[in-house]
Amino acid sequence: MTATTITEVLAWEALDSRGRPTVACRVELAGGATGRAVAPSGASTGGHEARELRDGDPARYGGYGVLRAVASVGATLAPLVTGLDAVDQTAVDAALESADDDPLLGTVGANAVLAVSLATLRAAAASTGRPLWRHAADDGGGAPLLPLPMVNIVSGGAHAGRALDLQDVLAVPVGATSFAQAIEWAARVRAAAADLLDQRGVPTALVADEGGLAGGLDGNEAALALVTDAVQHAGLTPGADVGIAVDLAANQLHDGTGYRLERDGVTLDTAAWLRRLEAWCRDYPVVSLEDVLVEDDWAGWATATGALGATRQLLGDDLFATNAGRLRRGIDDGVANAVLVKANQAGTVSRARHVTELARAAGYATVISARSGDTEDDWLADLAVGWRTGQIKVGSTMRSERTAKWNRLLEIEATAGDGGAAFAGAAALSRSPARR
Ligand SMILES: O=C(O)[C@@H](CO)OP(=O)(O)O
Ligand SMILES: [Mg+2]
Repeated sequence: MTATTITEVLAWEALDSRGRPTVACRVELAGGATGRAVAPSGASTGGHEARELRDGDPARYGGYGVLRAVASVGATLAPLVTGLDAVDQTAVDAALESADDDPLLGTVGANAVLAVSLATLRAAAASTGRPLWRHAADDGGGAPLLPLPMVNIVSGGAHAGRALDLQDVLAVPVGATSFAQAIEWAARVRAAAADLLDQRGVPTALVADEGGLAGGLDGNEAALALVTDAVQHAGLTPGADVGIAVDLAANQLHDGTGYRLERDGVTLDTAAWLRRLEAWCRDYPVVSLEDVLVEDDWAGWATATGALGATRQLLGDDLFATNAGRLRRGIDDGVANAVLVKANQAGTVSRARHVTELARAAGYATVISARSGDTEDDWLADLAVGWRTGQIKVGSTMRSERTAKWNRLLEIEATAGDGGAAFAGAAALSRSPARR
């Protein structure tokens, strides 16, 4: 036994930002170092992502309880990793993955697995006395890099009671030269957007799951217009200072016949839908489009990449599901040019990291992302910097589970010291002028 041998693994139910339980875990090492982590949880989940285990008992949290997942940590996962060296994350994650015949980890619960995996990483970092971002960077990641943020301004879809069909309309501060400036600009745009809605008499106090403005807009395009106007209202230049990213979350739009835009009163076939996206890209400063088509329409995605991918970031979330096999297929077929990285879609730290490295080797951009149900835990910020993802998507500049990540990145930028972390800026965007 060494100082970094895992001696104890404990899990419990904690609450996420939607008031639903999630799995929290603490890992203790022989030398006394500990690590703690809480798993996040999505709402617009794809069919190919790792599977949470929930209790389904309506008497507890309306069926959302995670006592079964907590129990699988104690009964199954803890015995597998106790005695392993926490510094060897690959071995720990391999042991965790071996607990389930289902590659999507649905029997033991991906929420249980991820909490143990992350808590182990945190404990290993603590044992070295270094911050998590530095530990993650030193562990083969290369020089740490502060990410360009994508910040939610207007929400719809599954995060906002379908106030709009578009799920996220986000500000991307492409002209910022530091992370602090990027966040300040995004916060100004958020405030300006609320101000513009206030002027129209739209109530803005109620916010969506990720802190975005929800409601009061006359159709989907009005959200793009609002964010563009808000950039100007904030004293910034649309396009040069702040661009727009959109998460279409197309799985949620497709009704079996086509892409149904409730708010616009139309259902579009794939060709017409792509033409509409092209028009939006022409009329608004759109730099990034996420999940433009349903997750298994590989042929459609290849067409979309041909139509839009030369000049815009085309980001796969449900499409790739942070799954190396799906990303490999996308790379081989020339589908999309960027991947969203969500640790809980993958199930373990090692799998998520592998996807990041695979993407980078193929010239795909990477955007590490929070979930719509998240917590005050800030490991995501450290992984963004340590893994050099270049971009991060967390939600709005409001709600504490979101600001926890922004504030952690601000702290890292302010305290990184000599040879600290550079800011990725617009060059991190796939198809940004800086990369083309
Ligand atoms: O679709 C997404 O990109 C995420 C975050 O916005 O949502 P969810 O966590 O609900 O999947
Ligand atoms: Mg998405």
